[in-house]
Amino acid sequence: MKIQDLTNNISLRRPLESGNEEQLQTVREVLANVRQNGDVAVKRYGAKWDGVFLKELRVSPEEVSEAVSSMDAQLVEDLKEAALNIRAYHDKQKRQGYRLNLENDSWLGQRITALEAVGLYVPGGSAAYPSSVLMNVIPAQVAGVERIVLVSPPGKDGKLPAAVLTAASILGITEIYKMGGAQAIGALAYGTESIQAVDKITGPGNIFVALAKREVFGEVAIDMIAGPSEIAIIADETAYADEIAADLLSQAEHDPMACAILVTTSERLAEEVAEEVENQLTLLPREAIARKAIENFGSIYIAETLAEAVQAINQLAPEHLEIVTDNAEAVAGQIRNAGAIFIGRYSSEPVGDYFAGTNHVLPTNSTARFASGLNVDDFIKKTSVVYYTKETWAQNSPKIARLARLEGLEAHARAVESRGWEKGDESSGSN
Ligand SMILES: NC(=O)c1ccc[n+]([C@@H]2O[C@H](COP(=O)([O-])OP(=O)(O)OC[C@H]3O[C@@H](n4cnc5c(N)ncnc54)[C@H](O)[C@@H]3O)[C@@H](O)[C@H]2O)c1
Ligand SMILES: N[C@H](CO)Cc1c[nH]c[nH+]1
Ligand SMILES: [Zn+2]
Repeated sequence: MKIQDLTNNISLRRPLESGNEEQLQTVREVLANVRQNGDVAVKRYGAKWDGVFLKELRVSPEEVSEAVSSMDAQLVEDLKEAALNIRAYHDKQKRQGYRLNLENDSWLGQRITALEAVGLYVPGGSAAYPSSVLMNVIPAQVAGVERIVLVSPPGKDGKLPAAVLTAASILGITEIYKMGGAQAIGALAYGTESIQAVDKITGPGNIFVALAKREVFGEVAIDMIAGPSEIAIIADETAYADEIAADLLSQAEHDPMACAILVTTSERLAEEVAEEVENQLTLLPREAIARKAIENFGSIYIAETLAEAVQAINQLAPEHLEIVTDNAEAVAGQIRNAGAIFIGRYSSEPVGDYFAGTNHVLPTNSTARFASGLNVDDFIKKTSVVYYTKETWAQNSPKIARLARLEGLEAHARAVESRGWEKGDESSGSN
C-alpha cells in the first residue's frame, strides 16, 4: 500500500459519478432497451452478464421454501437476530405527523405517508448479500410501505442465493425477481410485462447499478448513490497494525473499485499496516478483487496531528470511518462528514455491515457531505396541509394579496380576495 504525507489532495473520488464513457453508454442502451422491449430485454441482458437466460423472472414460492430448508439452522438464527437489531434501531426513526393550531380554529399540519411501492436492489454478482436484504427491507417495513419488491441477479444456475431468499422469507417478502444490473433498475423504473413499476428504488450495487439509478432518477425516486464500498480509518500509535489491515481489507474485498484509506499520526503504524495488508491479502479467498482495490484505491497517509487527520476525513467524507485512537469518542465528536462512524477497537466495520442494527446502505464517493445512510425517512413522504377558517382568511387575505402583487401575480391576489362574506360559511376542517 502506498504511504504518503497527508496533503490536501486526499480524495475518494473514483470515476463513479460519471462512470467512464463506455459504462455510461452501456447503461443508457440497457435502459432504453428495457423501456422498449420489457422482459425480453431483461432476459437477454441476464443471459449476457449473469450467464443464464431465464424463462421466468419472478421467484416462485417453491424456490423460496427450497432455499429456506437448505439453510443451516444456526445461520437462520443469526439472520433473525440481526433482523431484530436492525428493526430496533430503525423503529426509533419512525415519524409522526404534526398539527400546528392557529388562532380562530385554523390549523396547519404535516402528514406522513409511506410510499406505496418500492424496489429494493440487493447486489449479487460476485457475492451474496442477505444482509442487504435486511438493510433495505426493514426500514421500508417500519415506514409502512405496502408493496416491497426485491430484485437481485441470479447465479449461472438461474437461482438466487439460498441466504438471500431466506432473509426475504424471514421478513415475509414474496415479490422477488431474478434480475440484476442496469436492466433490473430499468425494469423497476419503467415496469415490464412481469413487473409493475415502483415509486422509488433503493439499495447498493456496482458501477452499472449506481449509474442506472442516477439515470432513472426523476422518473422514480432513488435513495442515493451507494456504489463500491469505502473505508477510512483514523488511527494513532495505540492501534494494532494487524487489526487495522484486516479492517481495510474487509471493504477492499467487495469490489475492484472499493476504496481503503488509513490516516495515521504514527509512521511506525503506517509501515506495519502496509506490511500486514500485503501478508493478509495473500490469505484471502477474494485476493484478486481486494488486491486491485488496494492497488488502485488504497492509501496510507501520515498526518502531523490528529486535528489534521480529522480535517482530512471531513474533506474525504467516506462511507465508513473507523476511529482507533486514544479517546476515540472525542475524536468522533469532531467528524462532520462520514456515512457511518465506528468508534474504538472493538467496533470493527463489519459489526455494522451485519449485526449492530445501523444501516449498511451508505453514501459513497464523498456524497456523505450531503447524503445520509438508508433510513425510514427514505420510505415516507411528507404532505403539508392548510386549513384556514373564514376569520383567519379575513385577517390575512390583504397581506397575501399584497405579497402576490409584489410578485406581479394578479391572479393570485384575486383568488385570495375572491372569497366573499355573502356566500355563507363552512364547517371546520379535519385532518
Ligand atoms: N454502499 C453500500 O451500501 C454497499 C453495500 C453492499 C454492497 N456494496 C457494493 O455493491 C457492489 C456489488 O457489486 P457486484 O458486481 O458484486 O453485484 P451487483 O449486483 O451490483 O452487479 C451485478 C450485475 O452487474 C451487471 N454487470 C456486470 N458486468 C457488466 C458489464 N460489463 N456491463 C453491464 N452490466 C454488467 C450484471 O447485470 C450483473 O447482474 C460492490 O461494489 C459493493 O462494494 C455497496
Ligand atoms: N460494506 C458494505 C457497504 O459498503 C455492506 C456489506 C454487506 N455485506 C458485507 N458488507
Ligand atoms: Zn462490507
